Amino acid sequence: MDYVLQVQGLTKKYHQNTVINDLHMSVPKGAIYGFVGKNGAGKTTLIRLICGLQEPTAGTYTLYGTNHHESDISTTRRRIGAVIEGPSIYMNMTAEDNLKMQYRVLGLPSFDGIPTLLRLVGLEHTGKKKAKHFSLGMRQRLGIAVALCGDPDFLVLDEPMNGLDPKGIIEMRELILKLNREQQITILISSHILDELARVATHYGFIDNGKMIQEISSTELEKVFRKCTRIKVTNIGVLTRVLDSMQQEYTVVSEEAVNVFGEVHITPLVLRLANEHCNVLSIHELDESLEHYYLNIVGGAKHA
Ligand SMILES: Nc1ncnc2c1ncn2[C@@H]1O[C@H](COP(=O)(O)OP(=O)(O)OP(=O)(O)O)[C@@H](O)[C@H]1O
Repeated sequence: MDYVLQVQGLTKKYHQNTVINDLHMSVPKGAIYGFVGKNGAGKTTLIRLICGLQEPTAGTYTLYGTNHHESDISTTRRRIGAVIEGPSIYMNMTAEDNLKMQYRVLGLPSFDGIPTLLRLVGLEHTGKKKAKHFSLGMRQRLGIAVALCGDPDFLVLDEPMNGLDPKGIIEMRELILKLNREQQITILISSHILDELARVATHYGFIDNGKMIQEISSTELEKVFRKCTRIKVTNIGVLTRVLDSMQQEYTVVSEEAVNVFGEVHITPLVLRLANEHCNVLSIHELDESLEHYYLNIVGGAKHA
């Protein structure tokens, strides 16, 4: 698999405070990577590190195969567009003038690309309206347009849904999907609005206390989210043998419990277990959501 970003053992300390702690992370090319963590987990700090706004204390990362210690990392970084801690826009300017300003900053030879960019983010009809009169969603989308001026193929968005109303969230979601699917832009989104992230992400990285707790693709996650029944028994050996013979898919989760996937025919299962002197202690359906999943693994990490 090709990776846009690979982070190896990255650490960032502020004095004695370790904010990013030996973090590993891989963002596949073409992904919409949901970077999930609660407030203060270290998401923004990691984003600032990979965008070159801060230097790591230890560890490395590579962008498109270029290690951050190599001299041409700044050239490679031009392939990143980022919106960090709010959009970088001038409130007293129109959308078009904001983009012209960014074109000048980047030293681009002509403004020809601007109408296409405005259309892409749905701001083509804003005319002489200044950004200060835009809705928050429009400002966020203008911020993304500014980040897209250099034609990046990796877009980093720090909490892009924050504060948006439902309409703004839908427009942002559609824009993210469009950029990924139509423009082939790999996107890293940090967020704690998990049900919204679940609608777009193809991969997830769950971070807590500066550590990567787990990376998982949405396909793998869907398997976990499938209808799942937790069965607790007195003899796990008997249970797994019976489940095997019933061709039921399962994973063993402890010395006395398994998660069984798909439809479970409870009566024949319990009868067969009883025949082999295995008592059922409990049976319940697991109701998984991205939020539950995150809280579970974060809780698990704390107790590790
Ligand atoms: N320049 C700094 N100096 C000292 N501590 C900092 C600095 N920047 C961030 N921190 C601390 O690092 C920790 C992680 O902050 P960070 O902003 O990366 O978290 P986050 O996951 O993005 O959270 P949020 O969603 O609240 O922005 C916090 O405890 C924060 O106080």
